[in-house]
Amino acid sequence: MTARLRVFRDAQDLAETLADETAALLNAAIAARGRATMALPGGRTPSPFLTALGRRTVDWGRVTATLVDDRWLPPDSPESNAATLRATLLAAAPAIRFIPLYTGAATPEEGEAACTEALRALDGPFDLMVTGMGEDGHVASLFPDAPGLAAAWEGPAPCRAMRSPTAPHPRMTLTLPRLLDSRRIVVLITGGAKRAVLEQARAAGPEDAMPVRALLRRGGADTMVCWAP
Ligand SMILES: O=C(O)[C@H](O)[C@@H](O)[C@H](O)[C@H](O)COP(=O)(O)O
Repeated sequence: MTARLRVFRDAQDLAETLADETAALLNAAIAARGRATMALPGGRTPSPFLTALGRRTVDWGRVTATLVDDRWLPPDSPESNAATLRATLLAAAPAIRFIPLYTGAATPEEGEAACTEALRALDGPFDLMVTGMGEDGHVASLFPDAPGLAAAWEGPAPCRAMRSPTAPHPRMTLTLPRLLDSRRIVVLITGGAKRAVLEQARAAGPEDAMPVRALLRRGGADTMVCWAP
């Protein structure tokens, strides 16, 4: 595992520290390149981090953000990851240019072309990519049991529709190459169960059986797992 593991006192310590570090990273990217880009996680774990980040001082009008994945639901659905982002970070920093993955098409398969086009606003490496992890080792919507996993394992498309028999809702996910094309990669997890999954993922085994392995093994030098009890 090239990725480093960082252990925090509790979920709030993780959220606040990661928010401080992310604000510094975004400000440095803006100073160096005039803009900053990031891909943010869905699920429940990231909300404290997203809320804390919204309290930091960043020239948000120079930041473009998207999600690493989203359920294929209208943005006002409470189970939409875009809805969570709008209720946390975007509520505090509305100047961020947000690129949603949901396009309004009836299915994610029908939305792939429009989503790919929308993601051109984020061409080039993300300055930051943060993902959660499921207890099956999935990241974004790269589910080990998804029939379409192989199609999302290779590019060049930046996004792919994804359906899993065990995950709620059809989804759109960033593909593995798009997730890996990031200056900093953070896997954000909490709790004992996910720590045990991480230890399993750090062991030998095929990447597609636990997709987090691909980030741990192929992420760049600035790849980390941030964990709190
Ligand atoms: O839309 C989702 O839920 C994401 O696809 C998923 O990858 C999530 O990040 C992990 O399953 C962790 O979810 P929790 O943070 O809610 O445990």
